Amino acid sequence: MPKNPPITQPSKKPKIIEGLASRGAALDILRLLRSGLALDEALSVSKTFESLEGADRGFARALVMTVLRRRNTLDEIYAPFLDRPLKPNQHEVRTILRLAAAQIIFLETPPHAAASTAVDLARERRETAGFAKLINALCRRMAEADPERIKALPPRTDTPGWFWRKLERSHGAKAARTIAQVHASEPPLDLTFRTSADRDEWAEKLGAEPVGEVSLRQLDRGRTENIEGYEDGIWWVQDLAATLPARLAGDVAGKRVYDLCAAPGGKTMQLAAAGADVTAVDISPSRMERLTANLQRTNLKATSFICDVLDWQPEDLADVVLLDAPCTATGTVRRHPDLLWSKKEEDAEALAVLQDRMLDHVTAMVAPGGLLIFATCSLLPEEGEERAARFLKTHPEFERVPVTEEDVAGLPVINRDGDLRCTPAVLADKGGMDGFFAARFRKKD
Ligand SMILES: C[S@@+](CC[C@H](N)C(=O)[O-])C[C@H]1O[C@@H](n2cnc3c(N)ncnc32)[C@H](O)[C@@H]1O
Repeated sequence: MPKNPPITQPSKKPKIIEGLASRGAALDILRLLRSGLALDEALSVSKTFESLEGADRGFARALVMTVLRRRNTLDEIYAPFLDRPLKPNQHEVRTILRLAAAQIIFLETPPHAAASTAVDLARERRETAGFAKLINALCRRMAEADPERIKALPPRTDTPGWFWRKLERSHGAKAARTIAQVHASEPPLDLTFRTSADRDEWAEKLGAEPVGEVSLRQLDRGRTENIEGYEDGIWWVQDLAATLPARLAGDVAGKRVYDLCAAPGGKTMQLAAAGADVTAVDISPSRMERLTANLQRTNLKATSFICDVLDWQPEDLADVVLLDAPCTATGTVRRHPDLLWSKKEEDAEALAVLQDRMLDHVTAMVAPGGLLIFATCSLLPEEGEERAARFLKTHPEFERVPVTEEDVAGLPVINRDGDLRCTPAVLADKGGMDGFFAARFRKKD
């Protein structure tokens, strides 16, 4: 092997010291995820991440997201250069190598900066200090790796086997490949407006692209709070797919609507903006705080209860009950790539039991002739298609009301049964959309 000059830089320039803070924060967040926290929780409790500002903060976040989205690909980058595989418990060394590979291959960081900060991170920690030399050597090899070899890896590389098989079986091989490709990139930001007229007026102002009936798609994100119209509550952040279940309620002006599992309130705001008399129920006090803040900011009204849906017994019957049930959230992997590695196949089975119980419980709340909308942000049929089929079998007092093209602004998101089925493969060339399932049932008179 030809001798290469070392690519670490001996001098500690301020830029690299600053850079070390963002890499240290990324390492900290990835450790918190390993301890069982969800991504949003880890980002909010990490003190090292909190202490970062501006570009450093953005870089730390980009590092974490790249490691989560491209985990197996990153392992493929350095693993061939190891004499023997790392031991399963060598988590910190593995994470430092993944961070370095993410920078060298995907984030266009100069290899010497990726290598020197990886070595410094390793030296700072007792459990990794002895690996500093190895890390340095591997970074040098990675910088010389053939990018074509990485490009040739199949799209399913970064999808866990069980999830890949589910995607292929339920959405087809082509869609599964597209979903995996969409999961690998940063998604756009979607903003929801009260009406399509508002949306059209703001499209030009924000230089954003209209999608669906009332949404704008922003590619250049920055901080959400800095986007014009935020303070005035003109719009709220909501993925295009997440806007569709509430639209299945039709014209809700003056109608009584129960929004169950409502927090942080995306659908509550849509329903309230459409003139419904909304009652929002959710079990989580902290998420309900966010719902209240969202309603205040947008100057919209709803009655709210912090309560387990399974214990909630309202006196009045509703014209519409929307149940946005707890689920694996596998439809939101674009924004929460930690779910790829934290969710397990068996999680859906336990959640399906809860979804059935919730569906059974809320049937009593629907007025004769009223609608029940069941939704989950899942890509798994156990939490969608199969729940709808079971519901219709066990509740002959309800009938399916098929979703129409008009309900979904012409988007190709209606399945063979007439239910809503969104996947990230829809609008893939524009960043896709979240995975969502929704079925609409009417209680017979
Ligand atoms: C998919 S999220 C809801 C998103 C929300 N509908 C929106 O559009 O912003 C599911 C929600 O279910 C709530 N939840 C979970 N179990 C619950 C239960 N037993 N009773 C009430 N809410 C529950 C969670 O706190 C979470 O906020």
